[in-house]
Amino acid sequence: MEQQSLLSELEEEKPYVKGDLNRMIFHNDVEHFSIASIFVRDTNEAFNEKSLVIKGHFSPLQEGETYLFHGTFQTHQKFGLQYEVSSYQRLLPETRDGLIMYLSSELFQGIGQKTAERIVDHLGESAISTILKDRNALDSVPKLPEAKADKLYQDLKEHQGFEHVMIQLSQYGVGLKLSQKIYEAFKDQTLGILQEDPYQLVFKVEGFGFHRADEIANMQKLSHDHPTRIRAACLFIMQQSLSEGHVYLPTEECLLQVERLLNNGSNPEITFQQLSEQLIQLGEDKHVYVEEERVYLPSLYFAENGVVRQLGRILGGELATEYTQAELMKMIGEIEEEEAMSYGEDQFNAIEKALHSKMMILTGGPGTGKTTVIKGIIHAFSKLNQHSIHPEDYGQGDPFPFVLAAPTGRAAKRITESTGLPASTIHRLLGWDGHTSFEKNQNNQLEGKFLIVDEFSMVDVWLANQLFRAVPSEMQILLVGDEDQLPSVGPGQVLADLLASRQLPAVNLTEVYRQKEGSKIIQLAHEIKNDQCTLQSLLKGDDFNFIQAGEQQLIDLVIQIMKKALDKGIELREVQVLAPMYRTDVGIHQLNKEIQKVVNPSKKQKRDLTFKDNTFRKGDKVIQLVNQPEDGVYNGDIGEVAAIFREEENIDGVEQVVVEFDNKEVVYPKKDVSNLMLAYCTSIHKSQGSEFSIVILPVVRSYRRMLRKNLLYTAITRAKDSLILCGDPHAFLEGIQTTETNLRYTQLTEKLQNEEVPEETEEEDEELSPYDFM
Ligand SMILES: Nc1ncnc2c1ncn2[C@@H]1O[C@H](COP(=O)(O)OP(=O)(O)OP(=O)(O)O)[C@@H](O)[C@H]1O
Repeated sequence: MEQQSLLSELEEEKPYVKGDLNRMIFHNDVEHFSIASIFVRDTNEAFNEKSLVIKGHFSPLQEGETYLFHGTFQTHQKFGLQYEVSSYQRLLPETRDGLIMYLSSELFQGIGQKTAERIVDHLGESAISTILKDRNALDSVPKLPEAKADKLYQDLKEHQGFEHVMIQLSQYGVGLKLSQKIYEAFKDQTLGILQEDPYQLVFKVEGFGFHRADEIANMQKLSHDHPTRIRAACLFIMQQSLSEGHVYLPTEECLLQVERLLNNGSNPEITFQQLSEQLIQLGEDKHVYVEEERVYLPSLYFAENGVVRQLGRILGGELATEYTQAELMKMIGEIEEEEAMSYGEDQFNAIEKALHSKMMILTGGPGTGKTTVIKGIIHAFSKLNQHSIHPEDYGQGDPFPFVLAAPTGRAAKRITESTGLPASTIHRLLGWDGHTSFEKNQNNQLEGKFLIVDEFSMVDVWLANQLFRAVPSEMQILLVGDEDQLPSVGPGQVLADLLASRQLPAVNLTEVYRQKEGSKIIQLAHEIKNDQCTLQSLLKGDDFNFIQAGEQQLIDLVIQIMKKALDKGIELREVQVLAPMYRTDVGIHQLNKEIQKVVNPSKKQKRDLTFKDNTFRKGDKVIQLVNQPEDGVYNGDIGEVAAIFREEENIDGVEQVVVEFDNKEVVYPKKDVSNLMLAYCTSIHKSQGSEFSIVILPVVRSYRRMLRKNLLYTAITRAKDSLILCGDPHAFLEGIQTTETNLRYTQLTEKLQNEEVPEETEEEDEELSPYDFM
């Protein structure tokens, strides 16, 4: 606080206008040029009006907040007197407001705005130090129960010192969670670092972006070609590239993007020489790895090399048992007899090859018999090696030979349903601690003889590396996937790269078996896959329909279809609307709001809880948006709101939402409700690895930017029994003719084919994988 008032004193000698933002009139994201109107509070210029239009290069400001602007008055020919802003800062809330904000923050459970106001009114602006000196001071605050006062005292002691940091950071628009992370990283030095080199935060605090550091630095007037600024920009561009799935960026592209970011109207321009020097420095400090003309973030450099190294090790391992051709033929024949079926030629080859190979990839579209082949391999392997396939026959020290896994819980569940054998998510199999470390690794490897991983197209390069590290050299592996689906959400395209490298045996199943049962969904999937889909393909079938509708009628149509399905008794969780975009008029958010109104409307006796823009109501279908391993729920899990509790109904004294996920209940205090979203409609990306009885898929022109062959293919192959497309068939046909233009930069194929990768280092072993967003 002291620093702030000192700063203000210095600042106030210059011409200034202090005011509350009324509204943003204009903002250009690229040039950061903004026009806004303010209510004037105070100025040392000759200006007596109550409101004023300001303009200049600044980010969108918050309505209602108070700012101090420096600049000059100018008269615009058309719009009259305006204030051209050269610098500005957001002013701290008054001490009283800041204190109330701090006390009513999520740090202090059970203290709401009203209670916080009463505390400050009663104990004054030194309330915190008064309470810390004497807990009994709280006894004089009206309507504050003793238990709440005790808790507040304990919490205040725990967070002592943090209040200064949080109140200061709030002026830069930094919220509680991020403030806590910053404080953890820098402790007592936080305020000094914010003043002198806020770019350090980009390096040390996850979630603190370059733009925010730039904004703070602007207020401190740090020079635009400050070396840490350039390095922070390089790191920011590299981190951004992750969201596009790249494993590295070509050096030139990285520098060009950094240049574009930094030389945005700045004068003098930062030279390429300056940029290269800082990129080299980043490499020397090991914030990035530069390999030939490629720039990697460390965890990705290690992961890519790790996959190459681990595959070399696994493929070099001996097969535990070799079988003669005759033995195999006999065994497969026996299984055909038992199952009363005969394998197709490519299915037969797949089983045979998998049993002969240390590691194999099995690919194929829907209904081509991937599951049938997996079951065949399991049966044949267990017969040939005289292993029981009943897990209960195995005990301590005698592990079950088959290790089955998939990237998502739903996909793992499907393996169990089709094989009758236990399966888990890859994260669970590897004993992920939910943050950075895996219990299973090269020093504590998996047990079992045969690893089968389904939906491998969803596995990114980090997870592939962690998985392969944990595989003992004698274990056999089968990777199963459909390469026409979307690639992994995380960086890389491991399945496609492994296939392209041709270093592993692979079988692609092409003959469709389920089609023989008359499935139009499967037919459509294969027509899309083989670029044979036409308007004719969209004609109605037993399990398929395309209902044409304009964008205006789309939401009503989706709701009607959904209601019809529910009225027929189909469970809500089995009817899924999928869409590619969140924020258009017919995007996921809007669809969810409108569907909720009809499927689970507001009623007097039905409780709801509103948090920011979302209202959750008992009975709502919801999706988990982040990993929450301590509660056993992960990004993409779907559940139902089972109950809503009010503050006074639980010992924590906060509102809560209880969600039921597959027979497991998770309690969300109000502050964590942002981990949830309504899930009547979810994104196609989030539906990867799941299947639903009925899929409703709106496809309209306004989604055009997102519509791609692999996206639509992934969406329609999520439908088990019924697929209803609605919207514009031409938009759909255009979409499936558009293939991914954004290639992912990965070097895995080339490295697998011909490169020696460096030996593993200690650093690599310790380098954490940034898994939080998965
Ligand atoms: N050789 C075969 N003879 C007769 N039916 C078969 C054969 N292979 C597979 N099928 C049948 O075809 C259907 C699809 O097979 P399966 O579920 O194994 O395919 P899949 O590739 O795993 O499909 P999806 O990816 O859609 O789950 C099943 O009903 C299965 O019993």
